[in-house]
Amino acid sequence: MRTRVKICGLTRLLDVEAAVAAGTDAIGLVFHPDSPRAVSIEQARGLCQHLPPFVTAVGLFVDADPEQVRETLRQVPLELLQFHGEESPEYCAAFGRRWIKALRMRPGIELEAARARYGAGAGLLLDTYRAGVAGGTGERFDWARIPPPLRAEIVLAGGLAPDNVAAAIAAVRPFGVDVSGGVEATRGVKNHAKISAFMTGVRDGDRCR
Ligand SMILES: O=C(O)c1ccccc1N[C@@H]1O[C@H](COP(=O)(O)O)[C@@H](O)[C@H]1O
Repeated sequence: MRTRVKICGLTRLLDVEAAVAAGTDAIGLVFHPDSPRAVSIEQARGLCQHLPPFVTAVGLFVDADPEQVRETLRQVPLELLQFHGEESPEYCAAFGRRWIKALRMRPGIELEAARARYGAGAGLLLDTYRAGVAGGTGERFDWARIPPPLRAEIVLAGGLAPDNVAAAIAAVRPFGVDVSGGVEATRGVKNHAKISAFMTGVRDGDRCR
């Protein structure tokens, strides 16, 4: 199986085009107002407008007012929702859209229990925990903390970059990987050479699967 890729935090059409050209499976649009990568509904609609078939548009929310999520869904053709805060399974399921739950790897987190709790979703994404920051830290966590039975189904995130994604895939063998800061020039602006290098790293990692 090949590792699926999501490139997150896109704010510019030329970056979406570069990510698609490099072979990403999904693009992530951040609707969390505190993020330096946040996009407006209008911006997001423009970014999704010319997405080719089979590239998934993912909307990322952090403990958003449900009406904000509903209004976004009315105006932007998002196919998958990524909930990156403390949302309950009931909240995540309330929008009639497929969703994944992001879990930040705080000390003592019980991943098997979380997997059962969020079992109605399409999957779990694991990200680095840093107090006071909702995500997109650019920092990795200790992949050995992921219980082996869960590895094949999770999306691995947190500090992935062109120079470590092959090792991450070889070590964890996840369903997918998600990157934001590791392919940026500055916050919210992607570096196209880094996107290509990241995809090369994914292919290198896949040779070890
Ligand atoms: O990207 C953000 O600004 C962001 C804000 C709030 C929650 C999540 C956010 N991004 C997600 O964080 C992970 C890891 O990002 P990074 O590669 O370490 O920069 C990823 O899932 C992003 O989608």
